[in-house]
Parts: sequence; structure tokens; C-alpha cells
Amino acid sequence: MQHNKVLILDFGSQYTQLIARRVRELNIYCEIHPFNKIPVDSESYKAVILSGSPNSVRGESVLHPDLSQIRGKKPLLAVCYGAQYLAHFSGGLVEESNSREYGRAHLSYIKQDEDFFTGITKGSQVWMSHSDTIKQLPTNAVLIASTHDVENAAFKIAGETTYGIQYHPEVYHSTDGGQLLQNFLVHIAKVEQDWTPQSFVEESVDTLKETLGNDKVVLGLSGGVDSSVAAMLLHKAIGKNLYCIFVNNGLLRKDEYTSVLQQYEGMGLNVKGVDASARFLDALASISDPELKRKAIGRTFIEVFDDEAHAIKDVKWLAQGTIYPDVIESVSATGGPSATIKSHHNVGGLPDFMKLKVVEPLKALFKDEVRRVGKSMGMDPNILGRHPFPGPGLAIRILGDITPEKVRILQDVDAIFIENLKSWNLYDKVWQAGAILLPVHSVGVMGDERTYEKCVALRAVESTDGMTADWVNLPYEFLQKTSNQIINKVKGVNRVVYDISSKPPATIEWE
Ligand SMILES: Nc1ncnc2c1ncn2[C@@H]1O[C@H](COP(=O)(O)OP(=O)(O)OP(=O)(O)O)[C@@H](O)[C@H]1O
Ligand SMILES: O=c1[nH]c(=O)c2[nH+]cn([C@@H]3O[C@H](COP(=O)(O)O)[C@@H](O)[C@H]3O)c2[nH]1
Ligand SMILES: NC(=O)CC[C@H](N)C(=O)O
Ligand SMILES: [Mg+2]
Repeated sequence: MQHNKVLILDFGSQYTQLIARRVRELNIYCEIHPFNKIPVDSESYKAVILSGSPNSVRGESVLHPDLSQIRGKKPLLAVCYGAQYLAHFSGGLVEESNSREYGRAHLSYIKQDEDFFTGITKGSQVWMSHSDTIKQLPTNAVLIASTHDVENAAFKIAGETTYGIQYHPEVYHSTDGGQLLQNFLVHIAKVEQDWTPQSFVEESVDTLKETLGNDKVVLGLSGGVDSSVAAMLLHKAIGKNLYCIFVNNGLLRKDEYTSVLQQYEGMGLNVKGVDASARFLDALASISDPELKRKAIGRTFIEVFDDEAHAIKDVKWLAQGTIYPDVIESVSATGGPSATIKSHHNVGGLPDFMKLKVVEPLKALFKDEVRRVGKSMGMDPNILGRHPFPGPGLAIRILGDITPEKVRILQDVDAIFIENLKSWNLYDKVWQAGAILLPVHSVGVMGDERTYEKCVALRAVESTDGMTADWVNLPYEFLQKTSNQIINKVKGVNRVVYDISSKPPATIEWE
């Protein structure tokens, strides 16, 4: 079945992914493409949204796509830069605004009987983020909304289903933003809301059957949400031809290797556990630099995987749990190089010598959608609700070099922290949590004796996608009990601290 789909053209706004999420929340499928790479089958999209941009339509940094196949031919919604772009190139006037406008504003005027604003009333809060402003609309444009400071806050082009808005309906602080997107997509553009987890599962299974036929597929299973859901989908499509490999890299959480293997047993999956702890710890011996650690782990994963794949006769495909943010993070609208903050390990990017074709059934989904898809296949909520856990595992939470003793200490500390979060009903309220072993010794006193032992940090963050995050305000009493338990029970630790840094400027992991 061909879905109704919406095209989002990205001009590099920090909010472009949010536009996609809000559209998907309406059960409408959408794709983000760079503004200068409009898909050749653009006629197959039912509506188009132009994103905002850090650039300006004035001067040299203008981003100028050819919209001749789109404009006037299908419903078009232009947000912020998009709206300025429409105005500027259709005879309007865009100028630098006297005062830059960021944050909260309220609609002070809405044109009567305007379908675009059905269900939205004067006073509605909207979120602004711009320094240019549309001083004058094109002559064929009709003003449909204003705020106190921005007269031309929304307009439509007469005779077309083309709309421009200066504010950002995609950010959650625009209170009626979801309603506005629904008005535009469902009522004006008549896009059907047919994108549901059930339909996704049915169609993916059909497509996978067709693509993979009778071929064998190997999948790296981590116990995490993404690879587990990918495994279930593939299992539905190809059954016994799916070979899952779960690697113990010696850097998993306490007892995770056995508990995850047990969890998978109940799901009917064909999972092979490979205990490669010694190989990973060897590869990491005396390495302290974070990037070198990540590289050593990535390399060892590939070696282990290569060995295992060779043991399966005639395997043709490698399946991966890649999700949408992984895909779009690597596409930059303006093509500029972005800085490497951390080399994320992935069993992806396999070297050519492995000669496997890659299949990625979740590559169009956001994390919350992956969870919904898993739920619709009846998967264990304990797997779906798990906090994300990085592939390099505890290696990037042990600052400095790694020894089996340090791994054991951190596993014990982490287990107490996570167990307590669960028993205090805090686990599901936190997006990700873990402990970090610091390369610091400090003086303490235990039973009247001087100690000189290790210090651990606890970190718990809230986030939607890991791109930005804030530390969680955990109850003092919880922190008090947890710290006490850790120091009393884990030998070698005499001090616990709590990380109160947001991302940015810190990252979630310490390495
Ligand atoms: N211990 C492991 N054994 C086998 N494959 C692994 C292991 N750790 C990671 N991988 C592979 O690396 C991929 C990337 O890991 P990542 O942590 O981003 O995703 P995930 O574990 O599936 O989900 P989550 O983000 O919820 O942890 C996984 O999908 C999996 O294919
Ligand atoms: O599979 C992974 N391989 C990695 O190399 C890796 N590094 C960080 N992470 C996870 O990504 C999210 C963002 O982490 P940072 O703020 O530390 O960059 C957080 O959820 C991290 O746990 C990784 N996941
Ligand atoms: N958020 C945006 O799209 C901003 C557009 C333009 N760069 C401005 O500052 O007005
Ligand atoms: Mg993981």
C-alpha cells in the first residue's frame, strides 16, 4: 500500500526534526530532504513543508531552491525562513527587524472563517525565533494572523493552497501548533492519517519478505530497544533465516548477558550469545583516550562479527537497528562539515571484505515510534522501556584505562542505582541513567579508619532523543539512600557525586 506522504524541505533549522515528529504524531508519514535535493518523484507527496533556517533571504547566504514543481501545484506550508523566502521572492519585502524576536508571543489577530486557524483563537501562544521580518507581503498575499510585534505573522497566497507563517508551530511551546499542522495537512491538503504502527508492521513484513526471499540474515542484537524491535520484525518476515548474535563485550551491565539471553528465549528468536569479554578487554588494555577506546571497541566488534558471520553458511545480509535520527544527523542541509564530537560505535559501516548487503527496517522511525511498533507486536514492555545503553558500554563510563576490577566496581554501583530507580518508580520517568567511575581517589573515614578510595558520579537525564538533555531533579531522599547503599556495599568506593550538567554544553556520556 502506498501511503499518503508529506515532504519536508530542510533549510537547516534546528527544529526540522521536530516538524517531522509533529507530522508523524498525526499518523501521517513524512520525509525530510535537503532543500537543494528535492526528490525526483516530488509529485507523489501530498503536501510540502518548508523549514526555518539560520540563513537569511537577504544577502549572500540565501538558500534558493527551485520550487517550480511544487509551488501552486500542491499544498505548501512555509515556516519562518520558508515564509520569508516565499515573501521575498514573490514581490514582498523582508528586512532585518529592529528588535530580534525569540520566544513567546500571542496571536493578536486571526482572520475570521479561515480554515487554517480552525479551533485556534485570539491569544493563542506561539513561539518565535527570528531576526528578519516580513515588512511587506506580496500583492497576491492575504494577511491571516498577526502578533503584537509581528504584523505579518501568517499569510496565504490568493488562488493557491500556499501558506506562510513566521512562528514555529512545531515547537511544543506553540500551544496550538499541532492543531495548526492538522488544519493544514488534514483539512486543507486532505492528507489521510494512515500511518500507524500496525500498518507499518504489515507493510514492513511484506517488503522484507519480498526483498529477502529465502536469504539468510545476520543481526547484532544488543538487548536495546532498536535492535530488539528490528529482530522481531525480521523474525515475523523470515523466521528461521534470521540469525541473531548477542556479544558479551565484558562491558555490559551487571548480569545483563544472562538476563538478556533469557529474555530473548521467550520471544522465539534464534539468538547466539558470544562471550568475547576477554577479547575486548585485551583490545582495551592500557588505553585511556576516549576516542581510542571507541575505535578499539568498534574494531573488535567487527572482528567478532566477522568470525560469527563466517560460521553461518551462505549468509547474505546484515540487519541493523538504525533509526531515523541516525540517518538525518548525517545529512546536513547546507552540506557543511559538522564537528565529530564522538565516534559512535555501530556494528554498521562494515568493511567491504564482509560483502554483506545491509537491511535497516527501522530507518524511517523515531525512537518513540520504534517503541510503539514493538508494542503493537506484543513485545515485552521491559525490553521496550529500557533506557538507551551505548554500544561501547561501561568502557565510556570508566574514565581512564579499563581493568576487570574497575568494570566490576562500576557494575555493582550501576546495579544499585538502577534497582533503586525502579523500586522508587523513577525509572520510567528518567530517559537514561547510569554511573560513571572517576579517575579520582579521595580521602574518607570509615569505621574510624582513613580510606583513600574511588569516587563515582551518578547521572540521570531527561530527553526526547538524546540530542539535548537536562539532568533530572531526583528527590534528595532517593540520592541520600542510594549514596549510602553504594558506599556501604561496594568495596573500593568512598564518595558519590551527582552530575548536574545539561547537554549542551556537557554530553550525556562522559567520554
Ligand atoms: N553487545 C552487542 N552485541 C551485538 N550487537 C550489538 C551489541 N551492542 C550494540 N550492537 C549493535 O549496535 C547497534 C547500535 O547500538 P545502539 O545502542 O545504538 O542501539 P540499540 O542497542 O539497538 O538500541 P538502544 O539505543 O535502545 O540501546 C545495535 O542496534 C546492535 O545491532
Ligand atoms: O550505540 C551507541 N554507541 C555509541 O558509541 C554511543 N555514544 C553515546 N551513545 C548514546 O547516545 C546518546 C547521546 O550520547 P552523548 O550525549 O554522550 O553523545 C546517549 O543515549 C548515549 O548513551 C552511544 N550509543
Ligand atoms: N528560524 C528561522 O527560520 C529564522 C530565519 C532567519 N534566519 C531569521 O533570522 O529571521
Ligand atoms: Mg544500545
